[in-house]
Amino acid sequence: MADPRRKGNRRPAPQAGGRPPKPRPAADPTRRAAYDVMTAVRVDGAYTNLLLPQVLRKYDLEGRDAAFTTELVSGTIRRQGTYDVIIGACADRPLARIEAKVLDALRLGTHQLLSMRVPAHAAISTTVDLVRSTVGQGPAGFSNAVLRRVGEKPLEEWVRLLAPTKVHEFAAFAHSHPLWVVDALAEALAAEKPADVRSELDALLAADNAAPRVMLVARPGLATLDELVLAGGEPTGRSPYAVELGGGDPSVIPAVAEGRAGVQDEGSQRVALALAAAPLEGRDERWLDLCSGPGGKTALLAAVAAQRGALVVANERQHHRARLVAQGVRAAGAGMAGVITGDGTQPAWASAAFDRVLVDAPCSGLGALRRRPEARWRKTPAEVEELVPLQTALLDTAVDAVRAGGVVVYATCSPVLAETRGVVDAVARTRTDVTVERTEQLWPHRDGCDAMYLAVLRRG
Ligand SMILES: C[S@@+](CC[C@H](N)C(=O)[O-])C[C@H]1O[C@@H](n2cnc3c(N)ncnc32)[C@H](O)[C@@H]1O
Repeated sequence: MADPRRKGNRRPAPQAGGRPPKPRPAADPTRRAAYDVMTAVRVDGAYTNLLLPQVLRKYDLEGRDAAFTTELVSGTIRRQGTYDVIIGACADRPLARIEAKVLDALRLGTHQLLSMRVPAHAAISTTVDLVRSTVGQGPAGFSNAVLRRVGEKPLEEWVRLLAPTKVHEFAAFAHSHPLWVVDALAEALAAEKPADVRSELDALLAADNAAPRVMLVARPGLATLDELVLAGGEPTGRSPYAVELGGGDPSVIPAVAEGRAGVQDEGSQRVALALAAAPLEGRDERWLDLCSGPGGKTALLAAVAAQRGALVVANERQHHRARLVAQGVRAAGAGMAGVITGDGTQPAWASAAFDRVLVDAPCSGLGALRRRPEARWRKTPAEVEELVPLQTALLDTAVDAVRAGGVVVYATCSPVLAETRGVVDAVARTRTDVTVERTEQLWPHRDGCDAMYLAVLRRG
């Protein structure tokens, strides 16, 4: 297996009777793969997580090499806000005048120098080779000069030197988040009145920059925790069905391949279980998952429902996502009534037809930034605002769909107040038939899962 820290260059052998051809080093495949992903993310709006497996296959990267490329590209994209300021301080021209392709390579080099344990000479020479082979000799010399300066100080010293003094601006630079995202997350944290908002904010933003651990769910009645432990997992103790996988490909675990278990963040497990666990008097047979695609929560709900003699109807607006739900719940067939493709605000069911309803609303996803490296740079405050009327309408429909005494859980993978308590308060204010029984905000830095929000409402 190749050592990812090697330079990866092979010089052509001298030819008999002549001078050796001028070496034109090929870029090391681990870096070249990372660079290809960076380019596609920037130019085509690609998603790192979706593209990476294809690119790893294309370059035949496995094991340590694949892990190196994954960390290189994901870490670089997450931290590019910080790196751009450092690169700007080390270059002889403003960032805007550095060719985009060269800047991508400089970001990759900076991540290796400041955040990965790659020796400086390897980080610099492989990046220079990459620029030389993809852009040209001149930019390669420029990149060499910039990276030598970047490598003169460790990350903490660069942060001390270059960070603004205002608290949120400091946090945005040091933890590489857009300022508006820092403001929104800080507001959500402050609403919980922690003893020290600043250190909580630091811990949250740092957690966003760490790669999430792989979490599995053993769907009750279909798989056991022991089965997943035998496959190398460790129970977390925070969700009764959650097992953390230290490494390896989860899809080769038989229970996962057969759909009896799945990859699912603990926060998502806790949302689904909050719906199932809410006490209920009277009939408890019909459950609705209003926004179900791609179906992770449906599968867990259906497994629980099967054990309790209830049936889940899954609704999803997008046809291809509804198909994913149908595929994902095959193993939990006994707990499923069916999958409907439709707009949840235009119900295809009678009013008060259900006993429990989950609204896992479309949201900004700002609680799952660690999973999607480029997401923080793509979202805008306007997108968040635009989602609120839809979220409110979906929760309103959900309350209509549940019978008197029934339970609705409203959830988002965002802690942003406008999407969470703003929506719940708005619906509770405009209706006389609903009470909010409890709310919970989970956090990556406290709970080790995505920043899921959930509210348990009861129809009067
Ligand atoms: C946060 S995701 C749900 C994730 C899902 N519960 C899971 O655990 O796999 C929100 C889903 O709502 C869907 N959606 C958006 N607008 C909708 C609408 N008006 N009615 C129903 N579903 C909608 C989106 O297509 C998306 O699949």
